Amino acid sequence: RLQAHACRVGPTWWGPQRLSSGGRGDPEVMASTAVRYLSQEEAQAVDEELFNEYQFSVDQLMELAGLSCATAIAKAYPPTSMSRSPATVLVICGPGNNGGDGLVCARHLKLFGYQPTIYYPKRPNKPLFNALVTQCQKMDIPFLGEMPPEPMLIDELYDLVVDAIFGFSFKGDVREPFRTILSILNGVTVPIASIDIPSGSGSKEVGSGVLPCLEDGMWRRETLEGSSQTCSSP
Ligand SMILES: NC(=O)C1=CN([C@@H]2O[C@H](COP(=O)(O)OP(=O)(O)OC[C@H]3O[C@@H](n4cnc5c(N)ncnc54)[C@H](O)[C@@H]3O)[C@@H](O)[C@H]2O)[C@@H](O)CC1
Ligand SMILES: [K+]
Repeated sequence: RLQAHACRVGPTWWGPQRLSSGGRGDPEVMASTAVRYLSQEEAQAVDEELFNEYQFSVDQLMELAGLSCATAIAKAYPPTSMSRSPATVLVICGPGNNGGDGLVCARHLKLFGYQPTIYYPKRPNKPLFNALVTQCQKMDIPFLGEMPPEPMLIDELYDLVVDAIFGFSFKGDVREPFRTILSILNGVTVPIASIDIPSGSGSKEVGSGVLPCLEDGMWRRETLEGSSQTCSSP
């Protein structure tokens, strides 16, 4: 059953729609194809194993996840290849651990020479997340008070967007404020680097404005109008 949900397209956390439309990414990094996606159940099982059997702590894994994502971004979109200097990155963080990965990623992006800005609309009041926010603030990474309302504004201000909104625990129809956020992101033309998976992946709700998602082994880009376009197939 698990195998039925896996597929053999593209790298783990880059939507193929973005591979063809971004244009500025390193083709070697962007085009590696021998990677198999994990299903939601498989990803959660790896999670359990790392925590229970291998005794990793969540902050250990989150630090590695965020650092890995920043490293991959630096390979695919080196700061010197971007139009601005320093290259500007909008990191949008969700309410769970995927958002925590985004905060860590922002911190490392800053160390790698980017100029990250964070939008973090729903913050869990937990020591781990409070500490990650403090660390970003201490590194003078600004937090936006509200989401840029138009995709065009994001295109004008940022070279890249990091989607750290939802990971493998997303389920059901997208609730606000993330529904609006995802619909705005659907209209941007700068590259979007999704941490773990494109947020909203697997949502069956047509018209929710989710990012390109994997469904039945095919990548689809759902639109607010309810149409869906196949981006690539395995
Ligand atoms: N598995 C691991 O070992 C690790 C996982 N990490 C990250 O953690 C992620 C999973 O984290 P979580 O389990 O916290 O979950 P997520 O970060 O995927 O999201 C959970 C949050 O999203 C909200 N949510 C779910 N569905 C929603 C909907 N339809 N509309 C609006 N809000 C919704 C939930 O209320 C919850 O606050 C992974 O994808 C990965 O990015 C990393 O932090 C490090 C290590
Ligand atoms: K994501």
